[in-house]
Amino acid sequence: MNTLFPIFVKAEKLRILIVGGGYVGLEKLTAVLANSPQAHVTLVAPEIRSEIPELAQQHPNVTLVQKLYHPDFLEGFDLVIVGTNDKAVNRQVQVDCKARHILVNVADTPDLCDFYLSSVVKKGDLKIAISTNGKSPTFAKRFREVLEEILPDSLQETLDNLTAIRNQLKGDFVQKMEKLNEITKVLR
Ligand SMILES: C[C@@]1(CC(=O)O)c2cc3[nH]c(cc4nc(cc5[nH]c(cc(n2)[C@H]1CCC(=O)O)[C@@](C)(CC(=O)O)[C@@H]5CCC(=O)O)C(CC(=O)O)=C4CCC(=O)O)c(CCC(=O)O)c3CC(=O)O
Ligand SMILES: NC(=O)C1=CN([C@@H]2O[C@H](COP(=O)(O)OP(=O)(O)OC[C@H]3O[C@@H](n4cnc5c(N)ncnc54)[C@H](O)[C@@H]3O)[C@@H](O)[C@H]2O)C=CC1
Repeated sequence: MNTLFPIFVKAEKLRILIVGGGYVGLEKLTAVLANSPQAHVTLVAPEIRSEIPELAQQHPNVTLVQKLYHPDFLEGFDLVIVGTNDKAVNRQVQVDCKARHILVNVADTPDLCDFYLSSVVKKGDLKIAISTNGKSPTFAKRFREVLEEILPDSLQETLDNLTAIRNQLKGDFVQKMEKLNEITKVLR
């Protein structure tokens, strides 16, 4: 059974720490910034891949710290993603986060994750997050590509029109809901 509870996080309102500056660190930083370019992200690792400072340069809220992880780094962070090549370090970060009630993603160990990153389909304001419950990230990626292909660009116009109608509607909550359900019947 898939018991994951999906939410959409306003990442720019949180402080995010990424531990590890290799391929995985780069992938996760890219994923965060692609969705939330203004996110406050700190990345800590003794060795940082060259693509990471290049990406950080374009994002003023990204801070790079070229040091080994230490639990003191966790102070003030809401969310942590760890992907070093040292399993013991990854595990230690997870333990340290749990002790501080910080949500943690351990990239190489799904069982230790409080949350997963998802494949993300974007069409204007529409955003669809895909997870396979950790079964196959590659399937998630391929399914994202399928949805990106089939969703029309005109979707944004539909959303803009529905927003305009929504803002103009009079009446109480139930009346508005009924009207919006009626108008959108054609989408089924
Ligand atoms: C559990 C989870 C935890 C988490 O990372 O959050 C996790 C775990 C692991 N991934 C591994 C490998 C790969 N991950 C990818 C890609 C993505 N992985 C992502 C998410 C997740 N990966 C979470 C579950 C999501 C779900 O529920 O479906 C995506 C969706 C989002 C993102 O990372 O931003 C992003 C696609 C984005 C896109 O393009 O749309 C590729 C393919 C590629 O890069 O082309 C490969 C190589 C092929 C393969 O192994 O499948 C390994 C083995 C490591 C090893 O063998 O050493 C583990 C560990 C394990 O499974 O044990
Ligand atoms: N969830 C996912 O999407 C995926 C997870 N993985 C897993 O992630 C792990 C990392 O892989 P890569 O990034 O390719 O490794 P890498 O070798 O490219 O980079 C490792 C990074 O960890 C850093 N590091 C090592 N010890 C550290 C410490 N004590 N404190 C802070 N940083 C430290 C290094 O400086 C380096 O930046 C592997 O275990 C791999 O199995 C790999 C692919 C995808």
